[in-house]
Amino acid sequence: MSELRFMTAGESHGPRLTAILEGLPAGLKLEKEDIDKELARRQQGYGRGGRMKIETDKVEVLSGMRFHETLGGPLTLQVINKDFANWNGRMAAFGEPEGEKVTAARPGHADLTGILKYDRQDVRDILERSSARETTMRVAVGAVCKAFLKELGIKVVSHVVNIGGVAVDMSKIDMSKIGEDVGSELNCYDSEAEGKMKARIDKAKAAGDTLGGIFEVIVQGAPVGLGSHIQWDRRLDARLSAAMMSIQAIKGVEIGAGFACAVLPGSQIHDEIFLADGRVQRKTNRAGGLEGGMTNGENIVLRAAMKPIPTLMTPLKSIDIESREAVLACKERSDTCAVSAASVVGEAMTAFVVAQAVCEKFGGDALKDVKAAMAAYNKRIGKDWCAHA
Ligand SMILES: Cc1cc2nc3c(=O)[nH]c(=O)nc-3n(C[C@H](O)[C@H](O)[C@H](O)COP(=O)(O)O)c2cc1C
Ligand SMILES: C=C(O[C@@H]1CC(C(=O)O)=C[C@@H](OP(=O)(O)O)[C@H]1O)C(=O)O
Repeated sequence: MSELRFMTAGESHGPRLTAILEGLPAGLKLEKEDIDKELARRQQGYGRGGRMKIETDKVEVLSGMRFHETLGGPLTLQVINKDFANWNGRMAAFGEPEGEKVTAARPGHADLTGILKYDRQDVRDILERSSARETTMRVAVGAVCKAFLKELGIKVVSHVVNIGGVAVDMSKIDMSKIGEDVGSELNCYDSEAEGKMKARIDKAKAAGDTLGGIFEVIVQGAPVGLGSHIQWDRRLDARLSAAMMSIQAIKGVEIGAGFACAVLPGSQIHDEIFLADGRVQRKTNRAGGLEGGMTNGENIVLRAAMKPIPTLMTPLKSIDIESREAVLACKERSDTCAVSAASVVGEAMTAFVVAQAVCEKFGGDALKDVKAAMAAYNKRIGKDWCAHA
């Protein structure tokens, strides 16, 4: 089995967060900065709460590497939760019960269903693991996958396209700049829209309310034929959607034209195929780079919709799980809007799924072998027929 896989562990206010990534080829050069840079990107974003001022996420690599290179064994990645120190033992594995329990379940969070399912009496026992603090480790894993993909000429980038109904003007965006640091606080490449987004976030915050939005992830340079039409669970569109949907608060995923496909006729949706300069060309990419569950050589384009943050400072009506009385939901310190952070997580999850598909197709033991297998495959399909050969 050469499957690339990962798991994460850790509570939001526990001592550390951990990820184990297994199945990565040996011989991949990695620098700590490659990972820390991505962790820092996930922490920023206009509208984030006080927690991001406490944490400065930095990775520690505990296994799977020597002398800046992967060895082929499981990579163990860790990040310290600085906030753990502020919890005075209340999050310690062998501590004693202390302090108030959280009993007012928040609509939209995992609180109520979690305590019922796991037989807990304190919502904290659920929210600690359901918290999107966990996405720190997904981004660490994604950074490693991005470094691997970069070796193969594949790049994963993202940008925010809507916050709380304020949409970017796609005709104004220089798509070649996406992924470059343009100093945006919202990972947005339309500065006029960004100004309006910030104002909307300020307004929501002042009202004790929260906002969601939409981000887009783009994969450039993926070879033709990752994923497969052969079986449902090998379709790359399905796997990318599931990965995106697994991110906390993501409620919708589109590939290419997505939901617009349902209303437009085929003549306005399918991307016509041309031969120009001896290569396959498409003038449009409404398929979002995926046909029949396989990459077709065009950019992969995914969009994800994030719901508004469930913790409201002007709380919604709920019930107390102990007294079973009507109460207002609990108010934990919280983000007002975290769409830009989610976009970085979306990049990471996409990078992981694409890296997994690459290892399936080209092997996963040694980076040299992966490169050789990919080059041989690109030669076989012939550059006339391959947009990225
Ligand atoms: C980057 C990021 C930050 C988040 N920050 C918060 C937050 O501060 N407060 C909160 O209540 N939910 C936050 N969420 C959303 C919750 O984690 C999420 O809604 C919850 O786990 C329930 O899962 P579901 O929305 O997928 O059903 C955040 C999500 C992401 C991706
Ligand atoms: C900690 C992070 O996000 C957290 C996600 C989150 C939630 O409920 O999902 C709740 C908040 O946690 P806290 O109560 O500690 O402020 C966010 O800050 C992070 O992104 O690193």
